[in-house]
Amino acid sequence: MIAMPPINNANETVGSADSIFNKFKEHSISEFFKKNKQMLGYSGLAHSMVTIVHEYVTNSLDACEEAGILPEITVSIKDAGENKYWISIEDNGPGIPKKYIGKALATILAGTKFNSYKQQRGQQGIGAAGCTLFSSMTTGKPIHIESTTLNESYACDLSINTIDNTPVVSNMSDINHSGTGLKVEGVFGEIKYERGDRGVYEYLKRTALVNPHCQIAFIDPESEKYIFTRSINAIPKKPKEVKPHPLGLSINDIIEFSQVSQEKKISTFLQNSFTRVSPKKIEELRKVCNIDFDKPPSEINWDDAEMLINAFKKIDWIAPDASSLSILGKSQIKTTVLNILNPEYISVTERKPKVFYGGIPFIIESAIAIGGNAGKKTEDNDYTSNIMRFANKVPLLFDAGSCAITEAVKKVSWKRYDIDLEKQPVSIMVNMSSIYIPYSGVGKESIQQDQSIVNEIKFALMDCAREMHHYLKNKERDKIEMSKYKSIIKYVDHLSSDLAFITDMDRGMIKEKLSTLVESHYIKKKDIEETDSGESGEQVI
Ligand SMILES: Nc1ncnc2c1ncn2[C@@H]1O[C@H](COP(=O)(O)OP(=O)(O)OP(=O)(O)O)[C@@H](O)[C@H]1O
Repeated sequence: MIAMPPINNANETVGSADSIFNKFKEHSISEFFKKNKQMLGYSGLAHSMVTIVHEYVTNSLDACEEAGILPEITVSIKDAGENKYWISIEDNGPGIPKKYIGKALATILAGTKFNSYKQQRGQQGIGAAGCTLFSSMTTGKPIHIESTTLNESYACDLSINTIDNTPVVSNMSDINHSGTGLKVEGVFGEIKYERGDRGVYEYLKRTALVNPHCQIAFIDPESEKYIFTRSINAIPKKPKEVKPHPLGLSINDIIEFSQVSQEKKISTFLQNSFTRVSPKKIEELRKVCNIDFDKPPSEINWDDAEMLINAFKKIDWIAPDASSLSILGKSQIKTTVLNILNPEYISVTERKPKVFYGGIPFIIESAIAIGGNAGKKTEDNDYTSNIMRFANKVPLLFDAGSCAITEAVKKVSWKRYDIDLEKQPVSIMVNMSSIYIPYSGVGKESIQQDQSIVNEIKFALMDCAREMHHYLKNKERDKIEMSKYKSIIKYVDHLSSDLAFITDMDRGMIKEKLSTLVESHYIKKKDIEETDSGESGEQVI
């Protein structure tokens, strides 16, 4: 029999729990992201560059909309050598009060949008602080801030103490500045400026197109200045803050809401904290949930909250109110796609509001474009489908593989609509609007593949594909008719002369009648002219 080797080397002492736990340490959230910066979108030089611009620009747009200001944003980038760049983003928003600046831009998981049930681009309180962290990590330098609110105007430098996720504010001074706004500038390392579909220029262009009320100036590293001008002078209606729907809640949500509630009874707490909970619903809940609805909400424990969540699923609810959603609208989608792709034809759909997780409303809008600059050519001269993804009017340029939009595109049977994404120049655009976008990661580059979201995007694409199919079929039919017309019209001249000779009638009159006959049979004159000039009757305008 062969002896088994000893599991532990006799010379090594076995570690006791005490000796192992001597090394026990707590880490702050900043420490965590310092080690996992890819989770914030800092993976790859070009991607990291866009992440920085994206975080600051979305914040500027949110802040301006919140304050009812038409956004004017200036983005400047200068090459600082060795994959380092100086980046500055300035807006005309409300600014940030001095006493909040450290928390807002140099504390991870702090902000004004957390748990706010209203459609905004930011939602977690991570983005800007993540940029501050990334700047310190890659250059050892703080970022510089200039902020002007209605009451004060100051400048300071900011970095994060990652040990305990606290802000380090230095060089605070008062400045003179007219108008309100925030300017953030800093040097960032491990980034690279690139043009192309996934670069800063394209990101800003697409942002401006889906936010026509904003004006964005961009000075690139070559000192080239681009202005994406405002095309609508009206400030969009402020997104309405709504109460959460019972079916969209988790156990933890109930606990959190109950702890801050001033209500005396669980029944009134439910009615006043959540939407669609009426006294009648409370009666229905009483029948299916074995908790005391008259005790104070502060006494709700985990088991009670779990019982409530289960009870919510047992009764029927009216769907949540979707009036809080701010969508792009069909005409804005057309303008956006026209501007980016200048296609031959666009089909656009705006779907009705739906819910995911049972209670969070969302709306999907989509477009399919063909021809022009639609589709992306591959090296073999085929096409790869060019999918433009947006969430709450923010372009998503990275992590396409894990996105619900990409998944939905894969699920459509394109053949049914005579569309071949690899052989035809086709582009797809999808925008999801919701008070809460379930992103796949904190970097907010792709939407989680929740089944109800994937299905809804698929249905939107099928609506567009159906219309596109109709257009393609008509186009094919027109082409055949045109070719028949062209083959017959060639003989009209000759035939008119022969008929005039045989019948002794006027040749001109015969030619005109014959031409009219052929034209009316095959195609209208207007269509002939348009098709000859390479256009068809159903083009986008
Ligand atoms: N340009 C700005 N003007 C005014 N306030 C701002 C500006 N940028 C950031 N803030 C404030 O700082 C807070 C933190 O911003 P941060 O980007 O870290 O998180 P967020 O936008 O709330 O969420 P997310 O992590 O999803 O982007 C914001 O909630 C907002 O209150």
